[in-house]
Amino acid sequence: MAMESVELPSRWGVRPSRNEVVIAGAVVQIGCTDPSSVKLVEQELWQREEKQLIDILPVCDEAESIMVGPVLYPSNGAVAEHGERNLKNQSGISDSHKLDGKNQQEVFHCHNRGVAARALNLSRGAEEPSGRVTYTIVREGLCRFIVQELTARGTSCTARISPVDMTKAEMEQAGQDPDFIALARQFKATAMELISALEQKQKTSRRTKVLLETISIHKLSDIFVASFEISFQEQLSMLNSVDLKVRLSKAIEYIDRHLQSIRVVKKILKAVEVQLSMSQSKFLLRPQMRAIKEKLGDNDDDDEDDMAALKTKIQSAGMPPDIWERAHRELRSLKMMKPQQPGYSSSLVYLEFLANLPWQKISEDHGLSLRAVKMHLDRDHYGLVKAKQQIIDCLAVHKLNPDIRFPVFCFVGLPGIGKTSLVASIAAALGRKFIHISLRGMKDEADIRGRWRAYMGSRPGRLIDGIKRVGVCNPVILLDDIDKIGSMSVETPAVVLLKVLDFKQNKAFNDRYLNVPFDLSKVIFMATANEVQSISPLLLKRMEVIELPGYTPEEKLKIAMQYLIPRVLDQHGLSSEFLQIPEGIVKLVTRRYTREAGVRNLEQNLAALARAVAVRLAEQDHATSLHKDMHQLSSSILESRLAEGAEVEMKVLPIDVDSQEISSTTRLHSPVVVDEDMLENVLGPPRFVDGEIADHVATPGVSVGLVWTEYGGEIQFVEATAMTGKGDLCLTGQLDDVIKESAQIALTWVRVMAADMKLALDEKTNLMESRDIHIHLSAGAVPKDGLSAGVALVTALVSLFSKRRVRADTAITGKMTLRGLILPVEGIKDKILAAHRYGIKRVILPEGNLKDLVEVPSAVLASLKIIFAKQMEDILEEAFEGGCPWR
Ligand SMILES: Nc1ncnc2c1ncn2[C@@H]1O[C@H](COP(=O)(O)OP(=O)(O)OP(=O)(O)O)[C@@H](O)[C@H]1O
Repeated sequence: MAMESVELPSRWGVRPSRNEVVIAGAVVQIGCTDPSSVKLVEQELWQREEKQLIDILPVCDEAESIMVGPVLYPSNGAVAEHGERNLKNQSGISDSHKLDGKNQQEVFHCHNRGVAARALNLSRGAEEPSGRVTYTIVREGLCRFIVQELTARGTSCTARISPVDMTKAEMEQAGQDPDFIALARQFKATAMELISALEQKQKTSRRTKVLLETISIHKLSDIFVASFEISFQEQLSMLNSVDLKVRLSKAIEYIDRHLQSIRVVKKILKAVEVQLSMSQSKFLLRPQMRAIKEKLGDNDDDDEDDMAALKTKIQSAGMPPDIWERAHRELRSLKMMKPQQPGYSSSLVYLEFLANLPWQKISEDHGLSLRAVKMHLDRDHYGLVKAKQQIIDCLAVHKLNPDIRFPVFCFVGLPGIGKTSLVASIAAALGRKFIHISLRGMKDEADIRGRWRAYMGSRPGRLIDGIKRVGVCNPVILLDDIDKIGSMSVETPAVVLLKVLDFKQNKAFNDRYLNVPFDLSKVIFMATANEVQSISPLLLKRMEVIELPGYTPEEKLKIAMQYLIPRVLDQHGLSSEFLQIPEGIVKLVTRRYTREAGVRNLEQNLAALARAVAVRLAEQDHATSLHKDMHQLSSSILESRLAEGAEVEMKVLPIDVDSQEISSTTRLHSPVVVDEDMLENVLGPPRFVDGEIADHVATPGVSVGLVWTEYGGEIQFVEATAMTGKGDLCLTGQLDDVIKESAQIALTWVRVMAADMKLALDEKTNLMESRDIHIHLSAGAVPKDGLSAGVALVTALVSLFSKRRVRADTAITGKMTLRGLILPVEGIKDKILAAHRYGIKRVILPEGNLKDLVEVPSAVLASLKIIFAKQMEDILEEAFEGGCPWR
């Protein structure tokens, strides 16, 4: 917005208003609810595309005012026919009212100055059953004007006006005035103080500081004053302050007063806070007080009250009788103790903990409805058909025979595949509270079982603590990453879990801190793991394993469009009216920025886009410059305006109100549609380049392997090179011993093969023996099946020595024996999904892996050629264009 550039029409419509002064620079939200206002808004604003200029003229009894009237107010809301009356700028008389049966006539005074305002946004409320609608307009005050002549006509007025703000040249001249410079400095200092005072309250103060730096001082004074409440008279006096020095002095005065009031409120709040923390520390100070009182021989009424309260709490906690008795015994000994005695506080804290445990409290169980579970699972997850069916089948068995324990599902799959979210959906369908316990790296049994009260750092275990936190004894507890819990030796968390998941034993779970049995049989346990192989077989026996496959790019696209984007928009307070992420962009994000089996990174990248738009909206300066064709717009509303007496609710929006906030209550801007440029701006340069594989295998000596890692299937480039030396083998790429051995086997096999083909390869064989070989395996994710790199290692070496390039569309996996036999490998499904992800078209697998293909989605299989190999020669035959180079 540039006030200097505002050109006002010489005549236009004004809306007299009794309760509002729009200060230039202020953004004001107004609700229009009465029929005549609504009709005018519909005609002049709602049905037009362009934003309109409207304005406000305060009604007042001031000397500087113009008398207007009589103006008719239809008692039934209809606009009445009537004559016109012309009034020149003159001193007014006091307001008067005349009632004539149906219509109310009024003569009133309008202030002779007003502010031109522009409608930034307009929103229509939901239609009521009576057909009544309401509108909310957000307007921005632009510049001051003075009224030369005012004509009352029906419920509206037309004014002949002229601008009153200082011109640019006048302002520049005023800027040289030393008094003005001093005032401007003082204004900025006061405004800064205000921002600092508000800093703890509002996150947006950074934006306000930026305003202070960038907006010219004459606007700032208006904007700041408009941001807090001042009286109607003070608003009028701001409106009248055309002279910059006067305006700044007034602004300083009002801001300073506002600052004082903030400080007073802060002081009061601080006093309240002190009182609050006093009551918290009462609990801790009480024992000391008791000791002091004892010394002084005072009575102990307060403590007795506290003990009585604790006793009542214990009684009503619903503990089993034997535990109740133990608690009472402990309470009795506590009463006998002196507060300064060792063990007093720990006993008090323990009894409080015992009394607060939900011994019998359960959340209202919705009962097991298979339909509800299915509905929740489908509502929250795309696909996963097999897993969903397995869940329903297991639950159906339990429903038919409730004596069978509730199944402990263990969802197994790669990160971001939806394991946790399936558990959350089941908990929601059952109406149970949900506790998430991560077992990753848990080594100490005390983490699950707690630590004795007698020990330093005594505490309850994670299970009991979680149950106390949710306040019910029948939650769903998710044991996350159960495959990472470590070994099953004596006194490890794994052994404790074994007991927890045993329904004969968990009725009396013994948390060491609690030191009394707690019934966990109402808890529903579920678990997640990345791989079944790492779960202890004993634990595995107690669970129903449900494996989740990785997603294909097509599935990811659907998940993103139908689930992730709506969720991410919602989390950032946006909707499709603000941000649209087309399918093509989602595909690019998947291809260029993520290479995962699940959708976690995809979701994070989409969230980054949403965050960028949210920030952009928040920082956008909504004070945009005036429409060029303002004359035309303003004249179009010359004849019809919002009626005086309208039911108007006015709210001044804060200084740093952003367009997101405006648009959340009003009509929206056109949405941001993410394109490739924006993608790179927000997410940075692509992490994975299209055509990456072709680039890698462009030179001989490189092959593409398929490996299995903690994060799912991955492709792995094997690069081999040779240099003069003694025939040594050098390996790089953070490799473990298994891969090193595979490399040694691969080199031996290649050398033997080359030796067998002496004639054709004489020269190359010599080269091999007199050269050091360096093999590098691309890092990224560390492979968990080192042996399966064997075939890719051989292929890279054959490519190096034959100087033939490996096919860029082919990836290989398989375990090779020293004699070149190919054996089955693990993780075929994930490896094939990885190949599909990278756009590979041919995959060479060991013959023994045929049955693993059942697990691979048929759409993926259809897009790939699967080739089975029995011998290393078969692989070489397929890996090179035109067949094995050494045949
Ligand atoms: N099929 C799906 N449909 C919709 N959203 C999904 C689907 N799969 C995963 N998601 C979403 O992806 C995100 C990551 O899923 P979740 O946290 O459940 O992964 P996880 O398998 O538990 O991963 P980790 O092993 O790392 O804990 C969540 O927001 C989840 O809702």
